Amino acid sequence: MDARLSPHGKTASRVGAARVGIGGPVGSGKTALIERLIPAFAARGVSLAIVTNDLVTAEDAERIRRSGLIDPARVAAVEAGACPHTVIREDPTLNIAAADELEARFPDAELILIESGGDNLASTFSLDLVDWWMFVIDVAGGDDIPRKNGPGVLKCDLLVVNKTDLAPYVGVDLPRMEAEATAARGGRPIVLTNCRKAEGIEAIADKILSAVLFR
Ligand SMILES: Nc1nc2c(ncn2[C@@H]2O[C@H](COP(=O)(O)OP(=O)(O)OP(=O)(O)O)[C@@H](O)[C@H]2O)c(=O)[nH]1
Repeated sequence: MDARLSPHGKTASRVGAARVGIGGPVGSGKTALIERLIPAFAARGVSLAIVTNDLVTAEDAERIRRSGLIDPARVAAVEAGACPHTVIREDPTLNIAAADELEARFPDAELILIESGGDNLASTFSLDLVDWWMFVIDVAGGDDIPRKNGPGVLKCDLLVVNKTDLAPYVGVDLPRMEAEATAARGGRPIVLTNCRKAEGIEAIADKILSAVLFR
C-alpha cells in the first residue's frame, strides 16, 4: 500500500486505516455519536474499527460491543489510568498499539475511530495518533463554552455541538451558540447534532468521507 497524504497535508508515515479522534468533556455524547456513526459508515460501505478510552474500566467498549451494531472483536479498549489527555496527546503509545493491533487483525479496516475518555476543554489529540479529530461539546454544558477558547474547541478539525434537543430546556439560543463557535474557530466547520434522533450524523459521516478518506 502507498503512503497516504494526511488531511493536514503531510505525507502520513503510517499506511493503512485512517485514524479519527473523538474528544470532549465527560458526558457530551462521544459514545452516543459513535453508536450513530457505525450504521452511517456501514451504509457507505466503510470498514470500521473502534478504540475506546476509559479511566480504569472498559465501560464504553463494552457498551459498543453489546450494542449489536458492530462485530465486538472490532472494538478495543484502552484503560488510560490517568488524565485522559495523557494517552491521546503526551504519550499516545497505548492508543497507537491498540489501533495497530486492530489493523493487523482486520486488514480490510479503512477507518479507526478513537474515542478519548471525557476530559476538559484543553484536551487535544497528537497527530502521531490521529489523522483528523473531532471535539464534542453539548448545549447542556453551557452556551458560553465556545467563548472560552479552549484548545479542544479551537484546534479540532470538526466541532460537534450535541444535544440540540435540550436547548429549549437549558435556555440556549442555538443560532447564537453556533455563530459564536464559528467565529471562535475562524469559520472552520461545526456540525450540530441530536444523537437521540440521529440528526446531523449524515453530515459528519460525509465530512469524514471527504476530508479523511478522500471519497
Ligand atoms: N438529550 C440528549 N441526550 C444525549 C444526546 N447524546 C447523548 N445523550 C445522553 O447523554 C449521556 C452521556 O452520553 P455518552 O454518549 O455516554 O457521553 P460520553 O461523552 O461518551 O461520556 P464519557 O465517555 O463518560 O465521557 C447519556 O445519557 C446519553 O444518552 C443527545 O443528543 N440528546
